[in-house]
Amino acid sequence: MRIIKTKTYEEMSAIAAGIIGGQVLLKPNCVLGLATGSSPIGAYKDLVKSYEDGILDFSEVRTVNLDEYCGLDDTNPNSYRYFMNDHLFDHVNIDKANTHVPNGHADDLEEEAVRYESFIQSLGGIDLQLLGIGHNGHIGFNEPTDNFPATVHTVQLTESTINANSRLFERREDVPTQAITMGIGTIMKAKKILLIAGPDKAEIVEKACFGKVTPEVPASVLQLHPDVTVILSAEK
Ligand SMILES: N[C@@H]1[C@@H](O)[C@H](O)[C@@H](COP(=O)(O)O)O[C@@H]1O
Repeated sequence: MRIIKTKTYEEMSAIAAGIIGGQVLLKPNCVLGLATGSSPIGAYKDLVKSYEDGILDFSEVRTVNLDEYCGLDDTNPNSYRYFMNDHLFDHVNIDKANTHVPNGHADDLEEEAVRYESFIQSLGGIDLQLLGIGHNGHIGFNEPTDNFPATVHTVQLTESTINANSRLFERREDVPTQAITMGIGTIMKAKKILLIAGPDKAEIVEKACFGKVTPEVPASVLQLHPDVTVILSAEK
């Protein structure tokens, strides 16, 4: 595991965008696993800039997102599909048909979970998975529990996650209580993993990187992955 500490959010974002951009340059038709949240916004901005500067070409890139809220449709500004379009996909030459987010408003969420998992594997797996981390150590929406879920599944969000995410909603009661997420197994199958986090996550990042490997701190499983880079910024 490589751990990089940066002074600023901008520096963290630039390094993360460099790693993601490097992956695109190395393998133009790579499969990128993408994340939402405040942490990756700067990196997405830098990727858009590299595209505008003619450095990056996304025309063959495929993407699979980590997770999605249940019950929000794609036009809802709080849905992760909307977030991805808004922060990245609408601003680069990616083919929207090559961008994938689990369908949180599917009629049958169990069926959707099975479909999304096998779809990811049918792409040949994920070349580089970008992650943020929750205050309770969740990755994707894998909340602390007593096992590491293997595949895409639906979850009941914890109070702590609902509280943290309510900052982005008008009212706390608007925050969905369920989500669909890649499993820990899905994430661990990625060839490379890049986790980025701000200073409010310093404590949980330390626990995840140096503490006991336990599903009570889902991100601690990353200690068992052969190619993980963690970037932690000292400033928001
Ligand atoms: N499901 C997402 C996670 O994938 C993300 O890592 C986390 C941290 O977000 P932020 O970067 O905003 O702290 O938020 C949400 O819960």
